[in-house]
Amino acid sequence: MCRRSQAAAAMALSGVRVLELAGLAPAPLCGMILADFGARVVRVDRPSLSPVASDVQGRGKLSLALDLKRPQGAAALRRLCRGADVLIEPFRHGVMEKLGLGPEVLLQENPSLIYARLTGFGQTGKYAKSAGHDINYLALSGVLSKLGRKDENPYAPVNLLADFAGGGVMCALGIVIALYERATSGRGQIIDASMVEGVAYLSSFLWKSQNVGIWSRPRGENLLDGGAPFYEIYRTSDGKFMAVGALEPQFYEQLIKGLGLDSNELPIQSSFSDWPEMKKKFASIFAQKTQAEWCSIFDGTDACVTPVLSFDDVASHQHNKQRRSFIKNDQGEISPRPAPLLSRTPAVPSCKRDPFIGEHTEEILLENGFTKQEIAKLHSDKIIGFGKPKANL
Ligand SMILES: C[C@H](CCC[C@H](C)C(=O)SCCNC(=O)CCNC(=O)[C@H](O)C(C)(C)COP(=O)(O)OP(=O)(O)OC[C@H]1O[C@@H](n2cnc3c(N)ncnc32)[C@H](O)[C@@H]1OP(=O)(O)O)[C@H]1CC[C@H]2[C@@H]3[C@H](O)C[C@@H]4C[C@H](O)CC[C@]4(C)[C@H]3C[C@H](O)[C@]12C
Repeated sequence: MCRRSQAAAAMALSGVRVLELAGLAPAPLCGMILADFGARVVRVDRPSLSPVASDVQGRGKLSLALDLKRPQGAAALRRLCRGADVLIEPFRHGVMEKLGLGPEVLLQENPSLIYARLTGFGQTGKYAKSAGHDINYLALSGVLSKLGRKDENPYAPVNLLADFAGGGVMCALGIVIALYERATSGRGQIIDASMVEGVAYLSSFLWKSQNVGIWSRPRGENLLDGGAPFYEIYRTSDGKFMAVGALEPQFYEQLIKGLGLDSNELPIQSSFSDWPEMKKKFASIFAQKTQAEWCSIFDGTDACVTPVLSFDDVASHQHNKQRRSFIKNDQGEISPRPAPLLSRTPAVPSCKRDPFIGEHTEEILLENGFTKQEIAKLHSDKIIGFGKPKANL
């Protein structure tokens, strides 16, 4: 279900006012999470020729086009920050200071502001002013060295781990924690959200389990990184795949049974040296049936075997359909429902299309006490932009 009107029932973050400076991938996800759970998120875009933002995570946001490089533009943002709860800035270290919008300035004018700085390398350190992307942050966190198949290079899983898990989501967590703390102290603070540290923090399990014997072999030969035949992906006869995660002996036994094998005739589950051969045996068996046939064998069992679903079929899978895990917006675009599901104040994401750049500029400035004359002047001086939806949309 998605939100059909702005006046949605009170959500957990209703009333929280967020300014998100437009950036790439991580910060937009952070802003979208806050918007999905009820915050009013204004994305500050650069006035540009293209009315369509490159931010594909604009759900539930408003867009204000404001040239921060012009003194009047920076002054306008400072004014907006006086009435904001959260500022999310996605630039490399030092950019905001150069614009006269650093934390010292904005927190002086609004001591309750939560100033979230989402970067790859953090605000200090040798790389603080260096460009980078997900793969660089993942590499510097140590996590990338653990990802990949035996005898192959380390492998980055798209830009999910640093950009999104260790970046956007971790920064949203930091903002909510700071909002919670502010409820008693009344004070804002600076969040230095480094994607390197965010993804490293997510990998704490890998660190804490170093001495329990599950990572003692080279990459791709361990229990959870592709070494074990019972924690692996297998191709089916129709070119699809099944995911197998039968770690515990009692679940492994159900896997063996579903494959039509007898564990008394097989090496013991934990026999590392037999894993390659077992993997070949399992692969040859999975290749004999279609994904649907394997689902009819394993669905409803504890064998920990599930179909690898494509984006084309994930929303229509019975389990995901029963939970309404995926939503469709007014434009017919399918995307995941926000998670987690809160019982009393769930996220109700907007079902409208993403905003055009500057679509809400006038509305937001009026709302923040700018007069029509001030707005007209800012517009004539090209400090702000008004984005209009294309007529045929
Ligand atoms: C889809 C691709 C992206 C996928 C995600 C990718 C894998 C990532 O990892 S994203 C995470 C990147 N890292 C961070 O976010 C960490 C923090 N940020 C940074 O380190 C830097 O911002 C940077 C390295 C990401 C970018 O550095 P840059 O020098 O560009 O910017 P900053 O130093 O931060 O300074 C910002 C400057 O901008 C000014 N500014 C900001 N806001 C305003 C404003 N409102 N008004 C005026 N000025 C403003 C600010 O003052 C700073 O100015 P100065 O520098 O002068 O100080 C996409 C990745 C690349 C895309 C393609 C590419 O862009 C080329 C094409 C562009 C075309 O338009 C569209 C097609 C493209 C092919 C495009 C397609 C995709 O979008 C990408 C592939």
